[in-house]
Amino acid sequence: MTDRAVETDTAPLFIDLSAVSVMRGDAVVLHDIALEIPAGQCVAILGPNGCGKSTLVQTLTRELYPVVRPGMHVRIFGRERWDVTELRRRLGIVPSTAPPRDALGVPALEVVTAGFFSAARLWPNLRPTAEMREEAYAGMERLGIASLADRELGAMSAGQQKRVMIARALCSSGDGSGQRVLLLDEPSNALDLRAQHELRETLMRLAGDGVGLVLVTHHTQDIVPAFERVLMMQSGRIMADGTPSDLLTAEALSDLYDLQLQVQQRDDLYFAF
Ligand SMILES: Nc1ncnc2c1ncn2[C@@H]1O[C@H](COP(=O)(O)OP(=O)(O)OP(=O)(O)O)[C@@H](O)[C@H]1O
Repeated sequence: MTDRAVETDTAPLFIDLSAVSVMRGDAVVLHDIALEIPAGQCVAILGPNGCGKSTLVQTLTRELYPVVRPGMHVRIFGRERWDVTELRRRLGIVPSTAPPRDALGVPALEVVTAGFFSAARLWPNLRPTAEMREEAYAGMERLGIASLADRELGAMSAGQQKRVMIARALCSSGDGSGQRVLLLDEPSNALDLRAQHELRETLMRLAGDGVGLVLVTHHTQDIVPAFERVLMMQSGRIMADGTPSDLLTAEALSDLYDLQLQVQQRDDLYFAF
């Protein structure tokens, strides 16, 4: 393994995986994954329960490690070796879970600012600069939630909390060059129809601002037109990699979920049922 940045003459890569196999317990649950995602690209990852989506995300966040073998690498922003804390400050992760308990009694602006430290809240040892506070507030404005800055996270709806967590992730995202990336793990879970609509608007707005999005989802309607690429995972493998119009079809989705499905396209969104 090397520590040097990998030079490419194309767009810099956010994610670059080669020959990645991951075990959980005695079982191999990711098989020989090869994947390149440029930093500004918007990519959705779809697949049935247990196909390995979370394992893939946890491999990126260094919670899980691949089996060491010739040709294997996991490069994030062109680097293989990371201090894990620094890496998590760059990944812009929006977790699938509810916000941590420590964040609930805290005003939203503080939770967002704590993103600079990958912390749930601003613990006494954490000293944000004025620029950090300004940037955190600007992130909330960008997501249309500046009016919630003083409200405690625990006093918000799930949809509002999700947008706060996205603003927080924006504070801890990017390769240092100004390019932002977010890794969103099933962000529409537990959101009602209106909150799902707002989430889609948020994704469009972020993509419009040039933020790269890697979205793990179970819902085809989360894959807004900004997404130019879809990965389909099945049994620990990437079984298809293509455009939404090629892959969000009744045939491909029926294959993926082993279930007869239909797809309706409305307002540039794909609804599977
Ligand atoms: N902690 C664990 N120990 C052992 N096996 C696990 C563990 N977590 C997950 N697995 C197994 O690893 C495989 C991949 O699981 P993973 O959670 O990555 O799938 P997923 O696609 O994220 O599923 P979901 O859509 O339900 O979140 C599954 O076979 C699962 O049973």
